[in-house]
Amino acid sequence: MAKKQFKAESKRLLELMINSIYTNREIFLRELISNASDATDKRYYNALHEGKSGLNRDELSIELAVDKEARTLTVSDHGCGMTKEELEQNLGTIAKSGSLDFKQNNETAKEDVDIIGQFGVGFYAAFMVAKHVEVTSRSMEGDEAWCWRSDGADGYTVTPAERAECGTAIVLTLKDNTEQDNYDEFLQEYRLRGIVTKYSDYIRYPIRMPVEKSRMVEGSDKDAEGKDKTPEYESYTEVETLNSMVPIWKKRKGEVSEEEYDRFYQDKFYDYEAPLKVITSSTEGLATYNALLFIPARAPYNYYSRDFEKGLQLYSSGVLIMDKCADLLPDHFSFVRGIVDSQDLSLNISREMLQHDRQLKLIEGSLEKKIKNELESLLKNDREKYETFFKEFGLQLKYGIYSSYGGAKDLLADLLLYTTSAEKKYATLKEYRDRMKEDQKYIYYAAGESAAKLDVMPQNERLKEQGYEILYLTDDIDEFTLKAMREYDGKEFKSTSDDDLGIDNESEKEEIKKQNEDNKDLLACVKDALGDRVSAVVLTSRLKSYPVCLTAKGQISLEMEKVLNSMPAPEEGKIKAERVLEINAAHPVFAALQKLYPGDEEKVRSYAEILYTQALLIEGIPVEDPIAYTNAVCALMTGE
Ligand SMILES: Nc1ncnc2c1ncn2[C@@H]1O[C@H](COP(=O)(O)OP(=O)(O)OP(=O)(O)O)[C@@H](O)[C@H]1O
Repeated sequence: MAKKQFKAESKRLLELMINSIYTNREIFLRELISNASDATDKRYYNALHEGKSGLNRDELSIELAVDKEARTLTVSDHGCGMTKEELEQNLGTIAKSGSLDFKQNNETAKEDVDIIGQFGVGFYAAFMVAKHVEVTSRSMEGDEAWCWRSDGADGYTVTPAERAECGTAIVLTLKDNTEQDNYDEFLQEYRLRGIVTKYSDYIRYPIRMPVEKSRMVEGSDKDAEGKDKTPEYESYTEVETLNSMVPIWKKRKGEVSEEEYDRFYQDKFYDYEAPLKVITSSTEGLATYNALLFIPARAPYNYYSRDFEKGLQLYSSGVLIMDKCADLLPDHFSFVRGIVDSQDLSLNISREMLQHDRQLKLIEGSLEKKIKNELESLLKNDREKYETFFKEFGLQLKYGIYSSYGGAKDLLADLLLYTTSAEKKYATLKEYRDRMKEDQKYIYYAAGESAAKLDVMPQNERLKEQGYEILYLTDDIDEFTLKAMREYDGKEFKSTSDDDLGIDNESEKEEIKKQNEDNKDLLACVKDALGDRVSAVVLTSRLKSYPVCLTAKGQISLEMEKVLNSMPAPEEGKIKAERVLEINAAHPVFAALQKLYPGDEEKVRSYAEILYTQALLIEGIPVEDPIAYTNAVCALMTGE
């Protein structure tokens, strides 16, 4: 059976395309300027190729002109222009890209030119704002000029025209204003300037526009006698270049001063402080891109809130595609700001398509490695600066490990810092590991409100005295992060509140087991007094000078209980750690309890309350019944 061609309703197709590809109509100007830049590149390349000299890039400007009365906006260039056939092929066929053909036919053109177009659809964006489009063009190949005219969906005409030199002028007659849409905005100088600097600032040819200015009429500030008077002003027109042309990220690092980078960052990302670190990266191969990244000196006020939007600016050959491309940055490095410019991406690509873009994934992977290496070298070579960084953004790194269930551990573990019991300053896990005692089985940690509080926590006392170092976890996320990591370099993390810290020898273990056994009834009496506030009461050897401490059995520690319960949840959804009251078997307080039992159970019960409350106070957990506690202490003091 003969194969039939699909039929397309070109009018509908054009409408569909215009309305689905672009979400923002101001980008029509970006498209036309990119086309003008491509055409100029082609002309320049051709001249080079044919050995013609005398073509100066700076003279090949792209010009914008506005006629407010006629409501037209003209974009013209001195590029390669189009023949009659090319006008028909390129502008008469949707998705036909002369630029892509050019790129494919001129593989060597890569270094000299930076062709942007490839999909053959950008031009039609003009119809988002124009009711009528006229393209007058003269090709560099001949001396005839032609004019292509169209009102959009209904087709086009091509007729002979006049033009003195090669190039193209596109005249857009803007759509009529409606109640919802005001197209006159595209006749305003400040608006056009804004669009050019937003999207086309780094087009390599000057984009010029006549700009209305005002100046004082010479001598008008003095009267005939030479005395000051109110001056008169006159308006005049001056042609200005709107774009800055050379993207700073395309310059080599040595060519740009630190101040230039800082100024660029502060202007572009509205930060009043210079960045903590500038990262430049350019890669060729699977993912070809230039990147200029910055680590801010301070976390933005909304950084740790839902409002914060991560992302890098994404450019394709110097033309802005997206202001905040989230897919370029993994969450754990969401604090990084900056720019990525890749030739391999298309301008017309939508946000949805970008998410699945393989190229983008490759760039993200490569940037992730680069950022990690830069942070590592900062840690190694400028510790002070790194610590400043960590104070601002360390939480995000920890969160990265936690939220990936440990998946990001290899990438991030060596970037973490913790204060420890040994020196009251930051240590990396590797530094801790290197300092571990020879027979040390675990990496010890204690979680609490502050290093000062952890330093006097009963359960840390004996470990510290025996020369074991303890990581002090003071951020809510810390314990969750370590649990997600489970171990570092073959050593498991162990909470200092854990049952078995691995420091007791066999005879010590036996001894405490025996003491628990011998005092079973007394401990049961204390447990009974405390009811289900604790799940067990035991004698311990972990304490030295303190009489009691509270620990937790199972996966949820007391600190985790605090953190989890600080989040909004219904009362019945509150999480409870399995609390264990540990009593120091060698403390005189325990000897006092032993004297009371058996015989004075009433007093044992009252002491149990006091000891439990003391343990809560030490842990920083709110006391459940302060009045009862005060009464019990008073009774104790008065010997009642
Ligand atoms: N100012 C111009 N001078 C010369 N040729 C032009 C000009 N504008 C457009 N063209 C030709 O028309 C073709 C189609 O343009 P269009 O903007 O629709 O797509 P494109 O630029 O090729 O690709 P993209 O959709 O990726 O922007 C271009 O490839 C180019 O050959």
